[in-house]
Amino acid sequence: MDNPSVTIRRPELSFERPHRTASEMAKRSAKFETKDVHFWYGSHHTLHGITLAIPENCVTALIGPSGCGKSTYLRCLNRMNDMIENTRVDGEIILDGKSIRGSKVDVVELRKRVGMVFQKSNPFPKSIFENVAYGPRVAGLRSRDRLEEIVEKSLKQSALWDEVKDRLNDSALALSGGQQQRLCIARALATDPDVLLMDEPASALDPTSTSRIEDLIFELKDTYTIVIVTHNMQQAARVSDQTAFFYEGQLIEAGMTTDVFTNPTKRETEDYITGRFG
Ligand SMILES: Nc1ncnc2c1ncn2[C@@H]1O[C@H](COP(=O)(O)OP(=O)(O)OP(=O)(O)O)[C@@H](O)[C@H]1O
Repeated sequence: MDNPSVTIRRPELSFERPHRTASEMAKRSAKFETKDVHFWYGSHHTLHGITLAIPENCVTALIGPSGCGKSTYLRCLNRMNDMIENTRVDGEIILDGKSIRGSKVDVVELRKRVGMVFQKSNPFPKSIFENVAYGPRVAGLRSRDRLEEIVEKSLKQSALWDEVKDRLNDSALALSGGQQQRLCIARALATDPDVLLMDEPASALDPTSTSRIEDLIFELKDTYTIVIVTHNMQQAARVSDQTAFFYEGQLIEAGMTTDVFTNPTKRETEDYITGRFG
């Protein structure tokens, strides 16, 4: 990994949006705990014993080179990998003290509690209103008044309300890329989750839209526990309180973002965050 010709530059921690302090972090209980989690796609052993606690009302960033298993791990947290054939998971995945594995767990309910936002915004070809109302409707909510309340609240939480309040019946597909991504966040919030999983939510967006998403993440963490996969080291340093560095399916190091970026304990982490590889 040593390559003297590479410029070594450590991402600067930005305190524009303050990180949680060590004592604040210590007070938070673990929303998720994974213990010795392994994952296989067919015979491909992709995750090798991931043990990690994800503190409540904090942002945890998963970083690491392409293919190291970040998205696979993220999808373990709401069992989205169940939808992929010929896969197997082993180990403990605990949400609020209870295992989410096992055939008795209601996976639909789990995914309501643990919402997900993807890299590419994926609004339905429906109106803005119907996109946000979709989850509560599927869950059986019929009251128009209640649906309107939920749509307004979710769009306000995702900082989109002011831009769309006069055109809720317009197609969601007419929104800009950044607006579509905030709409997808509103859609995830409409089912009243506890946790928001975000898989590279800003990687397809321009810098202004990215900054809005980062502001939003900062605001939402007081209400939700957020886990974000990002390739962007600066973004991880800016938005997260805890950082977990994955490499070749292993969790190399996890800790407070301020520590991981300024004083990593493992050589691989130091090499990755300073751009020596990845
Ligand atoms: N549906 C799938 N079927 C088979 N193998 C898969 C599948 N999804 C991912 N993999 C493999 O699992 C490994 C981990 O992939 P994963 O997407 O979790 O990594 P990642 O760190 O999120 O990568 P990236 O940053 O490029 O998105 C890779 O080798 C990948 O090719």
